[in-house]
Amino acid sequence: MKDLHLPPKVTATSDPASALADATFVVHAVPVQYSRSFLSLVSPHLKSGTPVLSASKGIEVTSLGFMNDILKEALGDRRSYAFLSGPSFAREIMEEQVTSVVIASEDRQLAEDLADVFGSDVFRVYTSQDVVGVEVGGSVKNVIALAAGMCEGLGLGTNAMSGLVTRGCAEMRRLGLYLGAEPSTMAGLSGVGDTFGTCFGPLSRNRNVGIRIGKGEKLEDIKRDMNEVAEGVETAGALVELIKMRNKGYRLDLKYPIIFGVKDILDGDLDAREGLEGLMRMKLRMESYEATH
Ligand SMILES: NC(=O)c1ccc[n+]([C@@H]2O[C@H](COP(=O)([O-])OP(=O)(O)OC[C@H]3O[C@@H](n4cnc5c(N)ncnc54)[C@H](O)[C@@H]3O)[C@@H](O)[C@H]2O)c1
Ligand SMILES: O=P(O)(O)OC[C@H](O)CO
Repeated sequence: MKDLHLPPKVTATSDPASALADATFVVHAVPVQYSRSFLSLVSPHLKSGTPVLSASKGIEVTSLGFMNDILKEALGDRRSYAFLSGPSFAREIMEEQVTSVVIASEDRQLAEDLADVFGSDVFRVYTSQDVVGVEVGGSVKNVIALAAGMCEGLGLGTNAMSGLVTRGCAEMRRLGLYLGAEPSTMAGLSGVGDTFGTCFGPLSRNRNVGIRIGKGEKLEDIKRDMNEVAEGVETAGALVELIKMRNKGYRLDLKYPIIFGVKDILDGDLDAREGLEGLMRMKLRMESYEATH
């Protein structure tokens, strides 16, 4: 892999006061589980009206909140927030490979201003006001990518993988619509688009964790030698709890079999092969379930 360098206009610092003093907006890209404590450290240095753009994707285990909830609780609900998502591996962006993303904000003008700032010939930025949809997609796709990686690691083949990813998208859509997302968002860049990228992209940390689990490694051993996060690992458990809390109904494990199955495999309660092959045998149960719910 070729070496990457920061662009000449970008400088790095670990001093929040100097980084934030004159900021017209702030980009937040810290893993979700560490975001709240990180934000509490930087919050005193952030001016009251400065907008924040988050690139983090996932659900906080302790609160079951998305980044929109965490940011509002940590930095107040009187500033504007925006959320960048979509298929966007950092290395490819640094290499100036063509990338398309969406920036969502309840504040339409902020989304458009940020799209102008970040957009370029190689970085296409779409805008949206569907924060819920964009955040659900960015969170669920990492869990589906863990399952896709397991499928790959187990050598189950392209047919199984394609079926799995399609059904993963159906679970994402089901949850998104239940939580108030727009159908078009779930079918767009931050939903289906990022799911494809993460499930099939060799750079994905989530997919790679899944591959290692599929090949028989233990999650604890994988975590020990990773120096980055695979957000789907923590988000899988948070998603199951969120679904149980918000999506009332009968047999939620049949409504969301991939999400529930990934969580059980990560917890060591279900063997990866048994879980993945079991999913492929669930067709009739799902069809009869869908007919009545
Ligand atoms: N890397 C990508 O290609 C990519 C692309 C799109 C979105 N994201 C999302 O952006 C977020 C960050 O991803 P990343 O790849 O930059 O992660 P990362 O592991 O490289 O961490 C980013 C930074 O967060 C801070 N950080 C990490 N762990 C911390 C801790 N325990 N306490 C305090 N600070 C900590 C560090 O400053 C670190 O450099 C994730 O939610 C990820 O899903 C990543
Ligand atoms: O490396 P992953 O699996 O965290 O995925 C990174 C980005 O979210 C891809 O869009």
